[in-house]
Amino acid sequence: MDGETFPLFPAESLFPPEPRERSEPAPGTVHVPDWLSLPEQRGLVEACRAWARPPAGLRTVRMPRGGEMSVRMLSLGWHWYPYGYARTVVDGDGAPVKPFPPELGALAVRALAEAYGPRLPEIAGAVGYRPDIGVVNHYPHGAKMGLHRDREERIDAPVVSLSLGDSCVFRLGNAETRTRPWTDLELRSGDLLVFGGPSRFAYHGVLRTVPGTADPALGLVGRLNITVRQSGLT
Ligand SMILES: O=C(O)CCC(=O)C(=O)O
Ligand SMILES: [Fe+2]
Repeated sequence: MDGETFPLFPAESLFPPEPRERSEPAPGTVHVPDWLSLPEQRGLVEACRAWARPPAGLRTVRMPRGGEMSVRMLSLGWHWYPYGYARTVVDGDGAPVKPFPPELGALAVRALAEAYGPRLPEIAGAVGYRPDIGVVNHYPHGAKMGLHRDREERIDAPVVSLSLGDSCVFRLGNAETRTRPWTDLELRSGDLLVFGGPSRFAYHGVLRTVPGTADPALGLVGRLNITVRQSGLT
């Protein structure tokens, strides 16, 4: 061969995708790409499907000023509504919230160990983490979530976030202001994101999802996000 080229394949298809590295985009926030295996992701999607059924199933959330959120939501353990927690779906069908599944709690405890490793004792509320809330968001195509802080919980134990289905652009801001500095991260199906310690009350949101990026094997249209939290409520 004398330098002749045969453009049979676009160059990028000759190489496997770059492995994505774990990162700590802000102190206390850890992103672990591809943490969940495909079977684990499928199991969680199936669980979400069951939780989504009424009563106390997936609902459209109306904000106090009258607008509707574009994501659809369901809660486990404690019902989140704007802005508080209740034991019943006070802004929906009035049914008792579904129980918080112990398996989800065990998964979240594992997630903290994975994210923080030997530093875990330095993170507020990480030792003896006893999560009791699951919030599931479904993002149909075009849905997003504005910048906000998760602050209806009474304690500063970390939040564990699991992403399933379509990728999204997640904006992680800071705890002081709604403005910069922020970091935009791509969250893909199976990714783990933990925000605790100095990041626990950081502003964050979802700028957009990327339709069609989910593995068809998941059988999911759009994106699901599960956050696991500890309420500090009794
Ligand atoms: O969908 C996400 O990745 C974030 C969800 C979120 O911020 C929330 O449920 O409070
Ligand atoms: Fe949030």
